[in-house]
Amino acid sequence: MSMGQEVRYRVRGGRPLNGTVFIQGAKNAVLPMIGAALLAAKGRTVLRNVPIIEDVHRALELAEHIGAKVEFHETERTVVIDASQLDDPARAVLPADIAARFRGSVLFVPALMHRMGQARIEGVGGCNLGSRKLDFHYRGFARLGAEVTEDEERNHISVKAGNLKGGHLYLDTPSHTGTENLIMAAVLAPGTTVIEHAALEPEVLDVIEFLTRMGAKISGGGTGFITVEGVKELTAVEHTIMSDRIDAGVFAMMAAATGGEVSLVGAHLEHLGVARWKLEQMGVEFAQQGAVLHVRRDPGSPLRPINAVTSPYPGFATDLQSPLMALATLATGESYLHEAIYDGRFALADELNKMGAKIEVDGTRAIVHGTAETALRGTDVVAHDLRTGAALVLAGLVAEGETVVAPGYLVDRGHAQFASRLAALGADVHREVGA
Ligand SMILES: CC(=O)N[C@H]1[C@@H](OP(=O)(O)OP(=O)(O)OC[C@H]2O[C@@H](n3ccc(=O)[nH]c3=O)[C@H](O)[C@@H]2O)O[C@H](CO)[C@@H](O)[C@@H]1O
Ligand SMILES: C=C(OP(=O)(O)O)C(=O)O
Repeated sequence: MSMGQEVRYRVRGGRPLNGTVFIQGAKNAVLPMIGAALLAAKGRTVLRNVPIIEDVHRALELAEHIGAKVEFHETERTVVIDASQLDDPARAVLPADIAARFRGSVLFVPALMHRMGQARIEGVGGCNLGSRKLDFHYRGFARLGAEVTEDEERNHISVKAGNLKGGHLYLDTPSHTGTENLIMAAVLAPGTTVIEHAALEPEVLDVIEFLTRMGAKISGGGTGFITVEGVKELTAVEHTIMSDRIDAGVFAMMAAATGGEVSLVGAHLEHLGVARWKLEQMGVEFAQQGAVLHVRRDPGSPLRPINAVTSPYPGFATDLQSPLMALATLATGESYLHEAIYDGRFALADELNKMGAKIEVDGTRAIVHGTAETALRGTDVVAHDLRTGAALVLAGLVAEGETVVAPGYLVDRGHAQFASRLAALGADVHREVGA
């Protein structure tokens, strides 16, 4: 897609989702893995089950920009990365026009430090979710010996690696990308690094598995207390990316919203953490059979309201809070949602209210007054961020008439072939490109 074209999702409501859908590879695992692949000075990395999403395109553009050779075999969902030529420090720049479009760009900094001795980041973007700092990342790099300078006015950050060496690190809160970035900074730094209060997300464990296969020495993944012994070099390897638990959660909630029955290929119930129990309390039925997760909701029994507070894994994922809010508008009764990670995620409430929902927001808390399913009406709504976009498509699936969700780019940042996968389940959803 060219940058200037407007993408919209046009949804006509009223059809239950039924059938089988392929759950994509995890966005939040593939982005750090592209960053990790750049740590290998020899050979070619092969990543499989790569989701065809805009953030992956941006990450690969960024990898090429700094000097890697990249092939994306989309039909095979396979990326091949040759990072043997990352030796020109003049290219150690993450330019604003790419980096500002996805926050995952910060995951390139360790590779730039190790391979080129320096990094300049000219503006890191990501979903518009209110204040999102990167201080844990930069403070950690500094504790490993890097020199970090910030030009706040221009939104530039410069990092000089110097002689990185192991150190004792901690995170104020268990930051997902912060943990991945500090691990990647430590794997090639001589000596021992300890990271306290590390994130426990399944994607972080998948990244640790990938780095370990590359030759890194990492222990304590999943315990919140990670130890890294620096090694001299890492080797290019092959890895299959885990499935995307947020993509799975969204399809599960869409099946629930429409009173349908869907098989999610590749999805794993244990990756959903607390979200699984919350959805079960609402009346969603799950059954895991091997690598397929079956989801259904009896159309004869209405959804029950729910209370949820977002927190790091295994708590209720903030990325699933938006679709949960949309789902809660269909429950009979009052739901309470507390967004404890981001202060900008409730822009969705106004959009759902445009569709006839009754949601009251007070700071980081929201009360959703659930109404009968037919109460939502289709209209033009704004996707303020990726998950708001997905949540509005969910609302559109049960709304009367037509819902148009834009900008679709934000949905395309994180969900692959969204419209065609929904259409294959019987939904009336079209992705339109044009003015
Ligand atoms: C590419 C990727 O994996 N993105 C995910 C990752 O984002 P990301 O890794 O950016 O999220 P974090 O876990 O770092 O953020 C959690 C909270 O900590 C704050 N914070 C974070 C870092 C820091 O240096 N200083 C600081 O104050 C943030 O502003 C936020 O309020 O985890 C989020 C929380 O599960 C998900 O919503 C994102 O989908
Ligand atoms: C917040 C998200 O992503 P990112 O961290 O890439 O902005 C998300 O996936 O909902």
